[in-house]
Amino acid sequence: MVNWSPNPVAVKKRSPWVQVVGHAGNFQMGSDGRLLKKFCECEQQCFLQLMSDSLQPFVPGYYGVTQRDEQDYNLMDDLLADFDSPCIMDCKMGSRTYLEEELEKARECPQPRKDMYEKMIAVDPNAPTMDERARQAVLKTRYMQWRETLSSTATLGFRIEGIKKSDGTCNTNFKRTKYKDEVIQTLEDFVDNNMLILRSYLQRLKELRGVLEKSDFFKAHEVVGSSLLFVHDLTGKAGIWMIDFGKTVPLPPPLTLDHRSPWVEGNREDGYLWGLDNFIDILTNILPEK
Ligand SMILES: Nc1ncnc2c1ncn2[C@@H]1O[C@H](COP(=O)(O)OP(=O)(O)OP(=O)(O)O)[C@@H](O)[C@H]1O
Ligand SMILES: O=P(O)(O)O[C@@H]1[C@H](O)[C@H](O)[C@@H](OP(=O)(O)O)[C@H](OP(=O)(O)O)[C@H]1O
Repeated sequence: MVNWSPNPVAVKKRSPWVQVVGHAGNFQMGSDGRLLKKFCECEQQCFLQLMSDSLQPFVPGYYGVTQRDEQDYNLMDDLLADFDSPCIMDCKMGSRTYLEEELEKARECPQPRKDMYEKMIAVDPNAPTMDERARQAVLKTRYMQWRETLSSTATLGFRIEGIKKSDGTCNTNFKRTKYKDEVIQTLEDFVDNNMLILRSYLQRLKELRGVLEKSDFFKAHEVVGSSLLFVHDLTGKAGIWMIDFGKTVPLPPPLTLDHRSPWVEGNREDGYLWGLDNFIDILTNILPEK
């Protein structure tokens, strides 16, 4: 006997998860629209607190720790799961991309890195100092600071890390995307000049800013190296979520941050909201008034 339905429900084909930037091998696809990210205790602690913070709608749902092939993973929502052939952009937020504790460690026990020297000269052979050239190595904090000033991190408080379009093209070559007009051009290309999508993103960023300004979690954490993941598809659906809490650390009470004041070593300020303000201003200026 053949069963048929007069109103067949279209089975939605889920697009496979894709990683835009970040450490290779950190993720595994889970089932039911979930994602496994290699366990990091710092990130686990953040997720646990975020699930009962006002920021919860702006982060992937978190489902605890799971094991696969003897490796522990944090289990979270795949933010792409409800999109159809999504376009994805990863923007690293904040004016500083290394923790104050990394700076202290580098001073106490300097460990120059050859891999970072190689990455540096691949972008600019003239960037290393004489000393770095002699060692063929650079300190991680020095590399990170160099990346900050080369890109828009130091001047705008955020930088574009990578973009994957729905046609499958992926671009992670934004190390030198520094000036406002370069950022604008990249954003317009990301949305294929669709101003309705940009307007949705602007609305979501404003909502996020409002929630961040009130969040207990945000006040009490130094948020470094965290990204905003922008996702939209051809249906016009668009969303933005905070991801990557591997370097989001609690502050010693009663210290809190306003996330806008300039960083001076010791004050732990990360420039997150300063960057978000700049992002919102940029979008506001390119969108025609309604
Ligand atoms: N919850 C999620 N849903 C969908 N995609 C995600 C999610 N989390 C991360 N990704 C994808 O993986 C990429 C890397 O994520 P993330 O920054 O968390 O990894 P990482 O290895 O910690 O990165 P980093 O090298 O900056 O430390 C993102 O750019 C995004 O493409
Ligand atoms: O983007 P690039 O130029 O490749 O540089 C990497 C990037 O800054 C990552 O955020 C950082 O990881 P963390 O944020 O986790 O520190 C990584 O450090 P690592 O090599 O020590 O992992 C850098 O190599």
